[in-house]
Amino acid sequence: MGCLAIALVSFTVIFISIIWQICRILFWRPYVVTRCFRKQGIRGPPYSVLSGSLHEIERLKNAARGSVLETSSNDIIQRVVPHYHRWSLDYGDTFLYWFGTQPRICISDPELAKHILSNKFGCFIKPMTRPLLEKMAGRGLGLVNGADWVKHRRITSPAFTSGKLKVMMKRMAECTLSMLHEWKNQSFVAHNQCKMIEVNGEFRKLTADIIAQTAFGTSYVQGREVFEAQRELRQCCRASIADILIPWSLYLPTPENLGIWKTERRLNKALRSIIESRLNSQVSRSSDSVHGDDLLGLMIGESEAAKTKPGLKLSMNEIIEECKMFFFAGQDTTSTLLSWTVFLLSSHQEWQDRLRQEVLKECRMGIPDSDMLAKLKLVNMVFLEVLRLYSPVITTFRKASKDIKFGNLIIPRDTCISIPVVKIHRMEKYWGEDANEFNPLRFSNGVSEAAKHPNALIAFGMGPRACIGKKFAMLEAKIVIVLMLQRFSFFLSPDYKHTPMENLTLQPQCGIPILMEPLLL
Ligand code: HEM
Repeated sequence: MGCLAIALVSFTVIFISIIWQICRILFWRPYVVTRCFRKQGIRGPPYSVLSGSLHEIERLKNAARGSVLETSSNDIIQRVVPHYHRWSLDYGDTFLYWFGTQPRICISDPELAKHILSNKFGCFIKPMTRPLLEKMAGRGLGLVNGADWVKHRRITSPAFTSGKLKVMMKRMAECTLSMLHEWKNQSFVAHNQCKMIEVNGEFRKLTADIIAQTAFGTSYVQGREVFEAQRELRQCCRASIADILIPWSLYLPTPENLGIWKTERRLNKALRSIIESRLNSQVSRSSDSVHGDDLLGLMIGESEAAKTKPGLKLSMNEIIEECKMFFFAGQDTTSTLLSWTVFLLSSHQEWQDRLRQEVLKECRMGIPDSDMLAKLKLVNMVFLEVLRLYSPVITTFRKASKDIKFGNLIIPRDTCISIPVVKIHRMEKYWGEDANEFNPLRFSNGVSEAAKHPNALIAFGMGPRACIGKKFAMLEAKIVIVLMLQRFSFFLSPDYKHTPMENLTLQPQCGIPILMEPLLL
């Protein structure tokens, strides 16, 4: 009898505490957070139980996806993030919305963004991401926090020093030349007429090849299994991004989940085999470490060193997660930057001509070295302008790790902060009336002088968690564009539809078909 009573009491306590947790998440917390922000004059779309603002986001995005913009228009906010557009009109530049039950405050002020991104005291951390996204992009450097982040950043940083980047330039150029050679052959097939190339797909393959070779010492063909598995998982991510997140739902054996698990196993197996083949081979090139001094070699070396120096350990699983992150981040963003650069240079022929003149003056028809690249002022300005108008990263997120007060703003603990990069980059308040125009000359006096706020350009983030691959990406993008300008004239195909959209990064929904004409210089 006594045991039964204890069991009954325990069951009741557990039951009540579960009910309380559910009520807290679904009703109490939204009420408290909404009230806290309302007191500060910050409003937003109403909270719907469980789904928050997700249905509204999905409705607005679906409507936007049916539209096609004028090719000459760089005013892409309404199509890419229509919910930010709608809610800024209704509630002002700072507003509160709900990603399911997670509160998100959208902050478009570069000064506040600077404080949040530059904070070094752990007040603003990387939020948990969707489990499916984590399966695809890996729980690596970009997602971990605290001591884990310090360890991962310390291990991976030496792979991107200036000396290492200089060595990588040759590889980058070789991969690019092989792609351009194929294009040229295709053009000859068409009797030297213009050939239509869908550049977004081509740049994806190219940047995949480059990151596979430079960071992992493998080729695109060997890394193909990784990229294909990541692409499949990415499609699942895209399909489910507006779904209500039900904890543990990814562990239910539904037909969809079984497919996801299978792809995840393929991805892990492919990465494990790349890592193991490096472990088994003594690297013959001139490097300090037996495992090589590229990114993969550094991670494996650290893991080996950990056998004698405990505490620094990077386990096999951690290496796999980090590989996923770099395979994804190293490929997706730079290919996006290149795609939009070619789009803008095709629709601004005068700029394409100016860049070609500069390239031919500084590099002639040769492969550019780092000194030559440093002299390409116009090329640099064009890339900055592309990063401003078509920033591959659309929004940056942080989470308040505790209740935080700064300036007039009080942010309750666990509130997610969304910094809409794509919006800050075209606010007239900072960029002037021509904010939506393609005008690389605004960067004539450098980045900090281009806008009314020195930190209004945040394409690579800011502060301790700024992009680790920034120099790598800029070097790669410059080499590709230089080699392209030397060999081809390019024009927008009449089939082009201007349809930028959010698909983790800023993607062209209908691709970017470009007419390539080989140059006979
Ligand atoms: C045009 C190309 C690129 C753009 C626009 C870009 C943009 C960004 C941005 C905005 C962040 C900061 C995100 C945040 O604050 O939450 C970031 C972080 C990161 N990027 Fe990039 N990125 C590019 C290329 C690359 C490349 C080529 C690599 C790898 C080779 C890379 C690897 C990473 C990693 C690992 C992080 C996380 C850093 C950390 O949290 O410490 N990115 N990137």
